[in-house]
Amino acid sequence: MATSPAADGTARPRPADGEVLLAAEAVTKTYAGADAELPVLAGIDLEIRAGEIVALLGRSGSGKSTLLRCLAGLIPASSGTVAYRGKPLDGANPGTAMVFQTFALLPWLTVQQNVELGLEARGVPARERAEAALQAIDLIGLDGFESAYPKELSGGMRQRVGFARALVVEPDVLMMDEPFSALDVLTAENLRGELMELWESGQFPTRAVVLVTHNIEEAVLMADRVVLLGSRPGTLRATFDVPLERPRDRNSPAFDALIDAVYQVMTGREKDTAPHLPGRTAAGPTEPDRRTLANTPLPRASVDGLSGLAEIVAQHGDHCDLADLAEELGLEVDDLLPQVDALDLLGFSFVREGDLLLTPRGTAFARADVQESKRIFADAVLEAAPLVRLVVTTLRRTAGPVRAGFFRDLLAHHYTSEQVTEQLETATDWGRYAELYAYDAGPEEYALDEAAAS
Ligand SMILES: Nc1ncnc2c1ncn2[C@@H]1O[C@H](COP(=O)(O)OP(=O)(O)OP(=O)(O)O)[C@@H](O)[C@H]1O
Repeated sequence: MATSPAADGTARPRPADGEVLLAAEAVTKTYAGADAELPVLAGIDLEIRAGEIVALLGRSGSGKSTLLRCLAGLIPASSGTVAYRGKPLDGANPGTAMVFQTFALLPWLTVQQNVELGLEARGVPARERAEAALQAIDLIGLDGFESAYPKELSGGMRQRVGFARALVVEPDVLMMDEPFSALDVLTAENLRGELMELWESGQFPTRAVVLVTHNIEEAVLMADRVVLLGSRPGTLRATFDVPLERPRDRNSPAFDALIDAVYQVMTGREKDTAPHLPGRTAAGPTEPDRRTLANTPLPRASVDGLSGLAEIVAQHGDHCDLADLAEELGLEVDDLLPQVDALDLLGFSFVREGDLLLTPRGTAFARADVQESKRIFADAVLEAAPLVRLVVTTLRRTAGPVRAGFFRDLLAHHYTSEQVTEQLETATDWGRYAELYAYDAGPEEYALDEAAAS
């Protein structure tokens, strides 16, 4: 396997100077939803250049993996084109290799055989295959494990096999789909560090990397460019250049500022409310003002979760830095996103420069006794959560209970089956706490809460 540092032995070409390896133009992708074709990607224009690591960042379901698979030619775009070195793809992209979250190793093959697989598929003769695999195994720190089977390996070592298998074909662009998220924190950190050292040393046998992640810190730690996808459908929302020297210091003010800037846009609920922030170079479309069932999915946050966050922020004097708070709670910064989204949707808080600030209504909610907090919550969900409002209005117009299937069918026009279930679970939790309606899981029926009926 060739390990080719740049000509002067040190610097890689600056991203902006690099040759365009991959280009997506006006790419859209739709999938069959529960009851309709659902747009997952809309009008994506993206170039991947030699010398750069690009992170595709976005919430769960924003279409990151779908975009990666379109770029790799594993699935076709519904419209638009993906080109590799100027040539539109017609099937798998010959210039890419993929590392998967779940390692995707064949359990009956040894490490050596797993690594050789990609070369075998490309018709490389056995001797060359074996030599190249040994080099890749050595490069990625798997020396001595050649004859081990995947079940004998730890998660970190298995993922090293995943990397070796992708790198052995020396792809122009290495594609990584959440490669560290199945690993424990320390293993992930170690592997990230080693990969970045290899990349910096010029020994990495690829010219560019595309990394899918939902982890803001991971994106800022590794990438030269962070591309933020908005949801429903996935569009390019913002791009952040990361001009920080490597190895990057997570505790530096510049690193913090970038995390805050990304967090700010990511928590902006698809509307562009962010002021101009360092590193931010572009912003995408805005959200319509009117909230509907289709454009306002409920965040996956329980009342307990969002109330807990509001109370913690109230204890910090009604505002706190989200990255610091996540660290204090032993969480990744994006673990708090659903709760932050929920508080924002309900008008209880907003994000400014990485700080979560309670609104007067949010402060009142956090400090109220249970009955008062239920009243405040009920007013807020009726104003802001279209699905909860729909359940209440339907129940008010109907004499008796209403089957969950009725709402399920309505939601199926806009969401996948899995999302429909999640939406109803959140609406049930929120509406019950607000004492707007009751839900009987036996017959799967909603009924007006007596207080709401009067
Ligand atoms: N093969 C498929 N058929 C139908 N719907 C799909 C398919 N693959 C993905 N989806 C839907 O498309 C949307 C985007 O999925 P995708 O996996 O690309 O998002 P993501 O941003 O990578 O999410 P995550 O971080 O949760 O993996 C989701 O709503 C998902 O349910």
